[in-house]
Amino acid sequence: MLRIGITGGIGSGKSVVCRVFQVLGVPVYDSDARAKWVMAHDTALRQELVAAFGTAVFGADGQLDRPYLARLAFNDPAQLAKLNGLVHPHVGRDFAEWSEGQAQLGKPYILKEAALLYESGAYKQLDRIITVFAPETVRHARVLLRDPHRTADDIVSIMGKQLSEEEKLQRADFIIHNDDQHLVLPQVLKLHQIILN
Ligand SMILES: CC(C)(COP(=O)(O)OP(=O)(O)OC[C@H]1O[C@@H](n2cnc3c(N)ncnc32)[C@H](O)[C@@H]1O)[C@@H](O)C(=O)NCCC(=O)NCCS
Ligand SMILES: Nc1ncnc2c1ncn2[C@@H]1O[C@H](COP(=O)(O)OP(=O)(O)OP(=O)(O)O)[C@@H](O)[C@H]1O
Repeated sequence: MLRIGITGGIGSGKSVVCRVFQVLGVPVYDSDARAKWVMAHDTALRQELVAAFGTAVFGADGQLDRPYLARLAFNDPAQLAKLNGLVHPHVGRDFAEWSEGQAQLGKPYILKEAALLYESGAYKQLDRIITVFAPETVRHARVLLRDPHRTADDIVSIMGKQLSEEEKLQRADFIIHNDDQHLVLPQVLKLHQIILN
């Protein structure tokens, strides 16, 4: 079974592209969602998060206070590095377990969707990488619409915490252009056939 990563900067359209692969029957591991799940449910990680960021990291209801953590992490590189250092190893182990299960089901390939594949070292667990590309202006406009709670400055700040699109394009095995100029469906169908063959 091939393990294929799918990455791209904030707002590039990874989740949209992954939905198309899912319709084709390809299992998709959503790193963002799984990161949130382990942060909420792994007791050891919860304790580590409290030790690193204080009790305010979980609200009175026991849920992760994401706006609080976003303010801390996206405005301070040291705090972001600390958060990444705590969360990413858990996601790596969770993915290894999940993908082993998929291999036993006889799946020809799976996708791991993540904004940070190179930055987190996750690419080392993967056989190929797809980059979903859209120019910064398009991504910025999309995220402003999708996440009304984020300001324009918030989005620029998050973009600054991610590897440049140029580097992601250079390192990619496959590129999907999701820039409002190219149709996505034919690109996904073609890539699906290439991977299966
Ligand atoms: C900081 C947190 C709490 C902010 O939560 P919030 O709901 O505001 O944002 P959300 O998770 O939807 O992220 C928005 C976008 O920011 C980008 N982003 C998320 N985490 C990171 C990060 N560690 N570094 C750079 N960009 C990131 C992604 O493009 C993501 O889609 C959350 O992003 C988080 O827990 N991040 C750490 C886990 C992680 O690295 N996830 C991403 C890939 S595994
Ligand atoms: N081709 C497209 N046409 C119109 N809207 C799109 C297109 N691709 C993505 N979008 C929209 O842009 C927004 C960002 O897309 P998506 O959430 O898939 O990005 P992402 O790469 O997963 O972002 P993040 O890293 O923040 O998770 C969403 O609201 C999505 O519906």
